[in-house]
Amino acid sequence: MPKSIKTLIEKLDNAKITNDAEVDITSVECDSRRVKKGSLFFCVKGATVDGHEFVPAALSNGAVAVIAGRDVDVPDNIVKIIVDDVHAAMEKIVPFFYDYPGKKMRMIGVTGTNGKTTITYIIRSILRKAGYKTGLIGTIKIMIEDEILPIHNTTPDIIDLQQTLFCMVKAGMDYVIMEVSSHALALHRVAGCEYDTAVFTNLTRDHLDFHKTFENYALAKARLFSSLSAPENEKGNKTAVINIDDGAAAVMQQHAKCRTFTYAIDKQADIKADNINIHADGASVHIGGSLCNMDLLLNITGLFNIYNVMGAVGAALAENVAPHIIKEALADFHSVPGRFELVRAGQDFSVIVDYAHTPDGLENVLKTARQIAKKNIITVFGCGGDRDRTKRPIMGRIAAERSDIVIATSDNPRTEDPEFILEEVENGVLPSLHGNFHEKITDRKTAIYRAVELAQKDDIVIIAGKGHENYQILKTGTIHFDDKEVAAAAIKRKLSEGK
Ligand SMILES: CC(=O)N[C@H]1[C@@H](OP(=O)(O)OP(=O)(O)OC[C@H]2O[C@@H](n3ccc(=O)[nH]c3=O)[C@H](O)[C@@H]2O)O[C@H](CO)[C@@H](O)[C@@H]1O[C@H](C)C(=O)N[C@@H](C)C(=O)N[C@H](CCC(=O)O)C(=O)O
Ligand SMILES: Nc1ncnc2c1ncn2[C@@H]1O[C@H](COP(=O)(O)OP(=O)(O)OP(=O)(O)O)[C@@H](O)[C@H]1O
Ligand SMILES: N[C@H](CCC[C@H](N)C(=O)O)C(=O)O
Ligand SMILES: [Mg+2]
Repeated sequence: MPKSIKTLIEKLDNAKITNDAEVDITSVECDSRRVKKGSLFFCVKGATVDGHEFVPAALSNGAVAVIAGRDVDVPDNIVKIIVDDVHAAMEKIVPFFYDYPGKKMRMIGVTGTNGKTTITYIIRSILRKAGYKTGLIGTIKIMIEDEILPIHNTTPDIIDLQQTLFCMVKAGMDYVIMEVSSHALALHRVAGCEYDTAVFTNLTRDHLDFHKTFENYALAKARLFSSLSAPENEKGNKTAVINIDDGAAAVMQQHAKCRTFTYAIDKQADIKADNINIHADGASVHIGGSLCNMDLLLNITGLFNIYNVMGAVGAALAENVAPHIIKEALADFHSVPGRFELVRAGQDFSVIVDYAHTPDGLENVLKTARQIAKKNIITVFGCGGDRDRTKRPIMGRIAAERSDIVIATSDNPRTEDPEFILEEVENGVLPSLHGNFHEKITDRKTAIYRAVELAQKDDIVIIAGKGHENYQILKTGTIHFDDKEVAAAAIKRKLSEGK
């Protein structure tokens, strides 16, 4: 994979090159801390710092070439390339450096506000049942078959992503199934990937801090669908799989200039669920429509998961997986870590940990809880700091409307004041429902213990927002924190005290 700087420069238009030496580039980096001997360093102006400031650090770590958006000081022996747009240069150079791995495997991209992780896990299990070798990239982790690698963003930046795809090609993967976040699409992190099948789940309020308007947010997602017909594509048979019950479906459909499979519960669609039966441990459903005819017994519950299953079925059909394999895989599919996950420690009430961190996610989970609840619903939740503030009052209102007892607590407050976040959450609670808004307890552990203490036989405690996360990001740093662990300890203490 090492390449001469000349071959990389050939990919650029309008580059101003000084110190035009013949060097071999052994790695491409945009983080000075990862630069090694022989690296090419891209100076990226970020949201918090400017990568141009890190040229000295990159050089002392061994960078032999630098691509920058403005003039930077480098010694004579270093190749300096000035371009108009560093991001555009990365889009050209990075996939080329890794030999375009995204064109060597079938790639399935899943986008939408909620359901991406769940759908990618379901698709992975179907494709594995069909005998394919699969790589997975998303919020929880990267998987190359069964090998697990850590991940920092739902969709990694262009360098991490291309490097990961390169490893997947080397390991012989047939398929990559990945979550494609709106940030990734807006920031061109997925440049150089050629998706074969793309799934749209839904679009509801989130990330307006970044996208500013809902329209921009939708257009960012739509880029995944326009990419299916990009002129530079090399593989054939593209399919867009779209949830047409969602209000933003039309935008995705307009951008998808390829075969489209629609799925829905409310509307007529190519893949349509009926005879839906939701219960505490799973669901049964008939998936019909022009493309499907299968009765399914599922081990995951909630109407939202019926949508997720249809999205996954659509992707599998697009990839020509036989219906009997899909059915078998779904019968064996049990759960996604931190998504409607039960904590069982011998108690006579239910405790469910769920990653709902958007208004729509929370509403769906609480609706499902109400469908299966015998008694009260006690909800512990909060909202992340340094994230879309408009979500907070809406989630406060939904929690109070759909729970009997709400304990508002911190999610990942990041640099924000936890008390302030909870005030913004409380502001959305309707005065008539304020009685349900039981307490604000900023310390998440104390809040979970309190909810467990309040729980009576047959109640459901929902602990929302952090799901699989095993950390909490506070102003003072990141600490270990795992909702499931804390809930299990709280239950044990309650049982030991005989309450
Ligand atoms: C808004 C956003 O997406 N920010 C991403 C961006 O950070 P940034 O623009 O702040 O970068 P920066 O810290 O200013 O650094 C600028 C440049 O200097 C470099 N640098 C920095 C320090 C140093 O010592 N040396 C050095 O070279 C950095 O590597 C970078 O190239 O580039 C970083 C490196 O790739 C990302 O980790 C970071 O994601 C942050 C952590 C983040 O929280 N992103 C969230 C909002 C996000 O992307 N979320 C979506 C999921 C949403 C969903 O699914 O709902 C995701 O895909 O994860
Ligand atoms: N199809 C859906 N519609 C609405 N809510 C959903 C759906 N699927 C899952 N949820 C809710 O959203 C939460 C997150 O689900 P999941 O992790 O699958 O979504 P995601 O899109 O990957 O989220 P993220 O943007 O954080 O990566 C779940 O815990 C559940 O509460
Ligand atoms: N992908 C989402 C995850 C939010 C998870 C929640 N626990 C929080 O920290 O707000 C984000 O980065 O906005
Ligand atoms: Mg996810």
